[in-house]
Amino acid sequence: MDLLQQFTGHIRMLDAWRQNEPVIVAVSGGVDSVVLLDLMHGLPDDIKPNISIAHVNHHLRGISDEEESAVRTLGERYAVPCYVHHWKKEDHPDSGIEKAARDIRYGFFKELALQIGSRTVLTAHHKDDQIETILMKLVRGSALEELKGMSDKRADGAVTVVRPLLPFKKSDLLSYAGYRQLQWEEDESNTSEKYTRNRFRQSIIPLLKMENPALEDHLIRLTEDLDSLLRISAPRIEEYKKEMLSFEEHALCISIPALIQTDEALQRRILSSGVKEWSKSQAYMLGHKHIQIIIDWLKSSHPNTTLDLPGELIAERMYDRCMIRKKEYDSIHQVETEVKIEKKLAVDQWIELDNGSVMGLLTYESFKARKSSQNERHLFLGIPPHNTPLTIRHRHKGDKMTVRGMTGTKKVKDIFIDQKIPRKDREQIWIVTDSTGRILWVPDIKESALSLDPITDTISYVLVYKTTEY
Ligand SMILES: Nc1ncnc2c1ncn2[C@@H]1O[C@H](COP(=O)(O)OP(=O)(O)OP(=O)(O)O)[C@@H](O)[C@H]1O
Repeated sequence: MDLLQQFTGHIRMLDAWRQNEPVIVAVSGGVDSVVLLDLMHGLPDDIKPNISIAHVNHHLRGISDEEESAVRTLGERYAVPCYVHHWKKEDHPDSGIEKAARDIRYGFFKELALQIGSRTVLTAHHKDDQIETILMKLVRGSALEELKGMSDKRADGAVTVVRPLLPFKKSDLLSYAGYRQLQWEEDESNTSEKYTRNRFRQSIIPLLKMENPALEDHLIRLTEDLDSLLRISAPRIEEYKKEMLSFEEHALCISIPALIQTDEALQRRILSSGVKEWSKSQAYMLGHKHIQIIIDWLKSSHPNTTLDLPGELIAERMYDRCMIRKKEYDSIHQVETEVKIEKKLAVDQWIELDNGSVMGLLTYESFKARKSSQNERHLFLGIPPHNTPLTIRHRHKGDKMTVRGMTGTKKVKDIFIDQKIPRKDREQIWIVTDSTGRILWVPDIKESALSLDPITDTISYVLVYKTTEY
């Protein structure tokens, strides 16, 4: 089967545009994009879009102008509009030129797409690019989630970048170009061993392929399998994250007992996914090595210690919680944090809190049938069962409660202030609410007006808070 036929089949499968829809082909002037343009031109009418060429003259190499005029000639040959953007020399940065050039390219493609009413930009990345990308990431030590190749489609706002040549090898593109007698510009930087990608392309991959010519398919399958596994585990990791982590503007809070009770492998996945989510917009990323260092530290260190991390980050341990934050934000002491660790408590259930303390919700009958110990506190309730499960959590901003013996509501924060509870300890205090969110109890501090008196009232349930500290 010839390349055009295979390409046509692949385009039908991709289903990325409709007949005559405006589509942009990014043409650098090199063989890959010249072949892509020719294949697009050769598509059967029913799936042929309305093609426009986009080219960026980077003014980076001696032949930049020749490339531009070759691309313009292609526009004339295929009778399609050709849009060229000039990235003037004076706008080039002193360093990071490759990334800057890429940003300029994709910025222009997007702008042009919006201007001509297109939602699709095609680039000529192919199978060899894919293999190089995967191997380079593997060698560089990328995170698991990044250890995948490029996808066929990548949405970027209203525009989607489509890579229709990904299933095809460079050697097939070259044969096609020869057979079709296409003209292209040779980029001399493609052969320089100065660039990592070129070293992989010219030396490393050919050596690996001598060991096993099926290297490419194996690598692609490996990343596909990895991607499937990650997708399967993602919902479970999200559940754990909700239970163990909370995201603040300036800090990531970790519930230590909950985290270190899980399997080691899970701890790493939960924490690295949490760090990634938290630092999304702030580039606070921590690599595999530091995730492991944090976990080891959480398991072994004393309750109130800190750990310096790269990127001006610090991990601060406060009893059963840890905060990872920028050093400049002394969040535990100065910023109002909202730790959203929540535990649910149903009737006849006991749950562990922190530092060996537990809480249980018992029916009055089973409460009376057991022997209470000295280190317990009790709250007597008449709550109907539909107000359970109860929630046990730390303070949220704006929490208010109706305090027993008082009229109206009072802010929990003010209660803490009245009781002279140090700010750093306030976030450790447990609060119990019913299922409608009404605060029933702040053990050792305040009982709500919803609690009852066992001497005068009819009791249905008893909350028991048991701690080693009494
Ligand atoms: N100067 C250019 N003008 C228009 N399109 C270009 C230009 N340079 C690259 N492209 C498009 O991008 C594709 C990939 O090019 P290349 O491999 O040089 O870029 P890369 O930097 O490795 O990849 P990426 O752009 O995805 O980061 C080309 O096949 C072509 O479709």
